[in-house]
Amino acid sequence: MSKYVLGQNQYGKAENRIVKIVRKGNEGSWHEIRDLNVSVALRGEFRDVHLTGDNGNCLPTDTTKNTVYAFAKEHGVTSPEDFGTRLAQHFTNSQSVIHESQVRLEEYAWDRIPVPTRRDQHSFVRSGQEVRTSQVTFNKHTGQLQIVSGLKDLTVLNSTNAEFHGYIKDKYTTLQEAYDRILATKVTARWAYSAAAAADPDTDWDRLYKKARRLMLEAFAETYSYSLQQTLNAMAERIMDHCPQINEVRLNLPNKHHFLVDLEPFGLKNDNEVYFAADRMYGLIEATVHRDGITPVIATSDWITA
Ligand SMILES: O=c1[nH]c(=O)c2[nH]c(=O)[nH]c2[nH]1
Repeated sequence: MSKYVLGQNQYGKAENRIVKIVRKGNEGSWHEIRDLNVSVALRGEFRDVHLTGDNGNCLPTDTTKNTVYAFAKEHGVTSPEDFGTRLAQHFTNSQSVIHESQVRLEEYAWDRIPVPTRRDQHSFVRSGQEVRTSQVTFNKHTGQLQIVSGLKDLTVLNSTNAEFHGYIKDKYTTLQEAYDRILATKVTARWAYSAAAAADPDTDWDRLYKKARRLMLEAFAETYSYSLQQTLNAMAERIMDHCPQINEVRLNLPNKHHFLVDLEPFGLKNDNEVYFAADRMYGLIEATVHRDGITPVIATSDWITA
């Protein structure tokens, strides 16, 4: 008897970078591009692999990597959610010892470079700063397919319509109350889809991604803010108000502080015009907002930094 117990374990190939080109149109001269970073984690009967050196139950991580690339050719990449679902179901359904698979995907977006001198389109410029994310988990015993999608690294700023005052003041409080401040943050957002949406082959993942992103940005812009906490709640609620497929939203919002610069030494009045943008330290505001009656599934322990 060992003194120790093997606890939660999973393995797979992480960060498989894959670029899929689809050729369409006149002799395939119109190209479409999907640029992904795909990580696979397998869960199941891997006790002996860890404890005895018997690899009989071990599907090599190299194979999981090959599967990702082969599936891109065989099945195409229509969306991170569809691609992740296909992979997660393949690993669990094809090997008896694999009970659950999790596929994490990041997608990097590309815009077309408009080229006036030719009609074909195969030139792109990396667009936006944000990364689209998705995590697909499939368990063959429960039949549960869980899809949590979102984005990270989306930096936004309101140059007014933000205040912060009325907070607790103790002997260590030096913060001045603000009645007109810059509110800026770099959004990490995750939203969990309902089981019905995840199971529906007609769910349009690209459309839902664009919609949730737009709703979140509109709520950020339209909310007169008395705290980043209040803005966070408004952003999450806005998504669920308009997306019945989404049951839960978790936001991690670093408060990217902008401090008014003291221009008095130069005989100048700073009328909320000149700020110092601090990159560290930062307030970190994090919350899950979910529909009443559902059990939240998005991990709260992930340490997400600015
Ligand atoms: O929106 C804010 N929330 C806080 O909790 C906080 N704390 C702080 O110092 N500044 C801010 N701003």
